[in-house]
Amino acid sequence: MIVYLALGTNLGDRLQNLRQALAALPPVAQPRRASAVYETLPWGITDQPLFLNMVIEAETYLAPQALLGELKALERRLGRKEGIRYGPRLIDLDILLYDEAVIDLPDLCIPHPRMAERAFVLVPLCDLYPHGRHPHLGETFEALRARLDCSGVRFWAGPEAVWPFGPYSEQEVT
Ligand SMILES: Nc1ncnc2c1ncn2[C@@H]1O[C@H](COP(=O)(O)OP(=O)(O)OP(=O)(O)O)[C@@H](O)[C@H]1O
Ligand SMILES: Nc1nc2c(c(=O)[nH]1)N=C(CO)CN2
Repeated sequence: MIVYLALGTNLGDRLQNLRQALAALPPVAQPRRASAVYETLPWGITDQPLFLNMVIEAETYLAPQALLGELKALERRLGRKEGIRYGPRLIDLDILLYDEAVIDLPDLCIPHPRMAERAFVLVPLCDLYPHGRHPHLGETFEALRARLDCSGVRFWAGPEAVWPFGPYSEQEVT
């Protein structure tokens, strides 16, 4: 299954956190392509450090709930501590899209419930999947992004800055 995952970090060495998360992902989901890395103004709780955000496309053989469990375990292994909602974090790994699935469970909603209102998600997602459609809203991600104020999202580095698998290529998965 093809999934889109959102990565976010605003504590410690942020680029290194992204790199380590990508490097640790393969047993859970094999990264295929990555967006650029963006520095973004904090959403929700605004009085916290700036985030780095990116989105990756990956292939997984895990079912959605198993994938969520593995991503949460990976966050803990990378050193994430329990914190407040929308607060600062070493690494956040969210499932945006899982193939064409629509899931509405107490602990797992796909598409991610807040993705359409978050420029820090839609800007990187549009690097990879601008013509994809939001399963509930039916609009393309490009159209949804065009409605948001994206002034708090700025390009920080290309995907090769955090890609731990050798030379980055859009087409070739190493
Ligand atoms: N699509 C999803 N991806 C990741 N977590 C999800 C998803 N849908 C529901 N959740 C639930 O959200 C819970 C809280 O996740 P997390 O700590 O990342 O929240 P948050 O980052 O503060 O807020 P947000 O989810 O709005 O980014 C997770 O434990 C998980 O059960
Ligand atoms: N810019 C930005 N803001 C956030 C982020 C994030 O990844 N980027 N994650 C949050 C956790 O829910 C809360 N706010």
